[in-house]
Amino acid sequence: MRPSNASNHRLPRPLSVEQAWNATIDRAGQCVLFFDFDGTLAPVEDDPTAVQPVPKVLAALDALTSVVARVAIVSARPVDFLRDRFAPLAETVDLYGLYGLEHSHGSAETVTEPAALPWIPTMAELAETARAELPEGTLVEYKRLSVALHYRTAPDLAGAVEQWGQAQAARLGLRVQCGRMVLELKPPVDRDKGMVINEAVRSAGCAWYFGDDVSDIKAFAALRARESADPSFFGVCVAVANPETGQEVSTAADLTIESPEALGDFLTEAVHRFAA
Ligand SMILES: O=P(O)(O)OC[C@H]1O[C@H](O[C@H]2O[C@H](CO)[C@@H](O)[C@H](O)[C@H]2O)[C@H](O)[C@@H](O)[C@@H]1O
Repeated sequence: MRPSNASNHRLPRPLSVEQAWNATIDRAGQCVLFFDFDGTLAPVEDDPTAVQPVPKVLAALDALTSVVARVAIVSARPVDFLRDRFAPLAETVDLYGLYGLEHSHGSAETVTEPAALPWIPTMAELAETARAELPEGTLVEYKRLSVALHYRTAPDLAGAVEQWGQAQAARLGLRVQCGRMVLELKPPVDRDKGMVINEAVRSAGCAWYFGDDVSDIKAFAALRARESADPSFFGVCVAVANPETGQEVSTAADLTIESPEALGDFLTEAVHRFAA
C-alpha cells in the first residue's frame, strides 16, 4: 500500500465531490471501492437475466483497479453471475455474492459460507413451490441459496407476493429481504452487506460504497461505524437515485448520483482525477 498523507481529522459533512476525491487521492493506496450491482452498476430491467453493467462503468473500474487498493462488487446476485458480467476484470475485482454468503477473490475458487450449505435443498424446493403457487406475472429467480420473488412487471401482485413470502419464511424458518419490486427469501444465516463491509474495511484507510437499495444502507452503516471508531478512516456513502428506494437510500448517503449511466461518467471523471 502507498503511504498516506491523510490527516487524522474527520472531514466535515456535507461533503463536496471535490473534497471527497481529494481526500481519497491522498489515501489511494489504502482505499477500497465497493459497488452494489443492480441499479448501481447496471440499469434495472424487467428481466433479471438480461442485465449488463454500463460499458463506461466497466472501463472505469478497470482503470481504478490499478490506482486504489481494491475494487469489490457486493451483490445479492450469485458470484457466478457476477463473474460472467465482469469477465474482463475477473482477476482484479473481488466478488461478494448472495449478500456475502459467497465470495471470490481473483482467480481463487468461490467460497460459500458453510452454515448456508444445508439450506440448498430447501431453497430449491421453495423455488418450485413458488412457481406452482404464485399468481401468473410473478417472476421466480432461483439463486441456489436464495429465492427472489419479482413483481416488477405486475406491481398489483406486491401484496400477494409479500403475504405468500412471509408465510413461507415462517414455515421454513427463512429470512426475508425486501428490495426494489422484489421480496427475497434467504437462509437464517447471519450475513449481510453490512457484515461484508465491516470485515473488508478492517485494514483499509478509506472506502467508498455505491448502492441503490435498502440492503445497501447496512453497508453505509458499516462505513459510518468504522469512521466513528477511527477518525483517520475516511468513508463515503453514495446513493444511486431511483423512484422506488431512492429517497431512503439517498437520505442515508453523503452524495447521490442520478443513475447507473451517470455513475459511469462520475467514475470516468475519478479516473482522470487520479491521473492528474
Ligand atoms: O444487491 P444487488 O446487486 O443490487 O441485487 C438486488 C436484486 O437485484 C436484482 O433485482 C433487481 O434488478 C432486476 C433487474 O434489473 C429487476 O428486474 C428487479 O426488479 C430488481 O429488484 C436481482 O434479480 C435480485 O436477485 C437481487 O436481489
